[in-house]
Amino acid sequence: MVDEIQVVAAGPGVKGALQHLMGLLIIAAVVFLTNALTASLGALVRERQSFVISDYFDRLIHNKTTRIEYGFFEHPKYQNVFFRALHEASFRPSRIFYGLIGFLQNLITLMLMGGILLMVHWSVSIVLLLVTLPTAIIRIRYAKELFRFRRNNTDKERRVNYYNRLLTSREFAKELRTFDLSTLFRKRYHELKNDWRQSQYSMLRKKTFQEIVVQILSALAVFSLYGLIAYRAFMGQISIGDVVLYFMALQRGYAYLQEFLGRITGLYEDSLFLNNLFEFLHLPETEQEKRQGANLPFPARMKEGIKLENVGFHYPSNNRWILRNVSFEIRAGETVALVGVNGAGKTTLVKLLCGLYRPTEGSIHIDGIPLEKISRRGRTDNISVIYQDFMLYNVTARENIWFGNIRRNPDDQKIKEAAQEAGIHKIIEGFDRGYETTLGTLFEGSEQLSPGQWQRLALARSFFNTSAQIVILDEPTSSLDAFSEARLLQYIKGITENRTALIISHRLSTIKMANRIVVLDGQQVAEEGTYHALMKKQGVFYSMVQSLSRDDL
Ligand SMILES: Nc1ncnc2c1ncn2[C@@H]1O[C@H](COP(=O)(O)OP(=O)(O)OP(=O)(O)O)[C@@H](O)[C@H]1O
Repeated sequence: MVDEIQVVAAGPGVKGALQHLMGLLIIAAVVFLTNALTASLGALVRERQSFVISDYFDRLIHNKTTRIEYGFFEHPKYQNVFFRALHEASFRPSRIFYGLIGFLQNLITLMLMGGILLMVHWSVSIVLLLVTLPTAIIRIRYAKELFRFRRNNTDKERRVNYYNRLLTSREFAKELRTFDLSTLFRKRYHELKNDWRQSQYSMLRKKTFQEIVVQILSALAVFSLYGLIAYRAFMGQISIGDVVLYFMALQRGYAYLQEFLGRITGLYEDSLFLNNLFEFLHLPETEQEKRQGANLPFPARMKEGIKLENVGFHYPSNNRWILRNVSFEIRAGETVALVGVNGAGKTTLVKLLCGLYRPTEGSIHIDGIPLEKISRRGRTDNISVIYQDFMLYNVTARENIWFGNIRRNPDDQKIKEAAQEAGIHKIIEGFDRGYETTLGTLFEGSEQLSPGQWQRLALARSFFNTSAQIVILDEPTSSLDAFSEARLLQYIKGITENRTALIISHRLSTIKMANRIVVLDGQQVAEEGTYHALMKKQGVFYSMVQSLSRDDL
């Protein structure tokens, strides 16, 4: 173009040169304008789409987390899958979206630029490709290596995160101070992090070194070309305008091509890491049970009860049998107490009864129907459970109880009745905002309860689910004082009268309330019978009772 300007400036009437100059000016203006427009439009779309993308992936993840089998949450391998998926979902999808917009912008610019470069000389494009491709190859190899490394070291990465949580979360803050653990945890956090980082850093160092070598070679190639162009100009083979054109084409072309290949390698890396998200999204869902036949209704009025036959179970994370050949019945309308030493498998049995896990061998039937054939809705409506590690929801007191059966009205009078029966009504009424008080310590204006009060609230939640035919209470009175327990036992007796109940407890007063006691020992049912029969038998249960001077087994 410089040559054309020179010619035009040299005198009027040089019409051809002027036209050529105008043509070039128009091309330059189109390049400039296209670039500017795509950039601004891209930013606008980007902003709007970022909400859509994040909402979409939030929905996918929430759908999945609520549908996958419960066992995944207790298996380290799947926690790795979950961790990787959550990490990637937080930014990869939007980055791919933005990357694609950038890619299109670059592609348009590059096509126009390519046209100009070809007008200059085809060899320029070849040279540019030769000097930029090796860097792209190095980056792709690095992305693959990083992907493999992150996958193989997710457990380490989670451990680093775990120590970070120990140092920063409210739930650990009390013990951290009481046992003065902060220095130890900080040390472990830094050691683990440094170890993990070191490996990542050495990969990055290798990649950087390779890039430097390639960049030096590329610079040598580009500057040799500059030298050649300068030489040809010096020899008079090309004009000054050609020199400027070549220089500019090389310089701009190099920058654009590098950016373009950077986009491609970025997109490659993002799509590679997005596999982690898809791996999670492809985990089997509990809903699939439905298609496999888990669609029978729960018996409208249970007649026979629950029957366990030769139930054996080991957690999917290892092959250690927790239960083996466990057989017993809980007849309809009966209250059975399940007892056993710590680790005997009582809570595990509850998880099986709730359908959170399936027995590894043997079967559980309800009125002759295999438990796994009963629909999820049927199970949740008819089996009310208070787990040993029940949840403390940081929502209002009313909602905390209502969660026991959200198909009922949240303003139901039964909420207060359930609270009264569980002995928590007066405490709730004592708060300024009564049942509308948010509980816990997370949000402003909340009221915190004591562990025993939380337990009563959890019981109220279970009592609210009055339509449930089966009540399972895992250590329902463990945090209660003797006075509260005595009162509560009366009520539990009342609610279990017309229902089928399984109560797990280490407290003799609670156990005595049951019609029958089943003793778990050595993975099996060691004995079963009424309290008096078992005491008379002087077996395992008798020894457990005898070894105690207090109420607790
Ligand atoms: N998610 C899990 N993965 C692997 N093993 C587990 C898991 N949960 C429990 N266990 C193991 O199963 C065994 C039985 O545990 P469980 O919680 O059923 O005992 P428990 O009888 O309820 O004990 P406690 O009286 O202390 O409540 C224990 O040895 C425990 O280590």
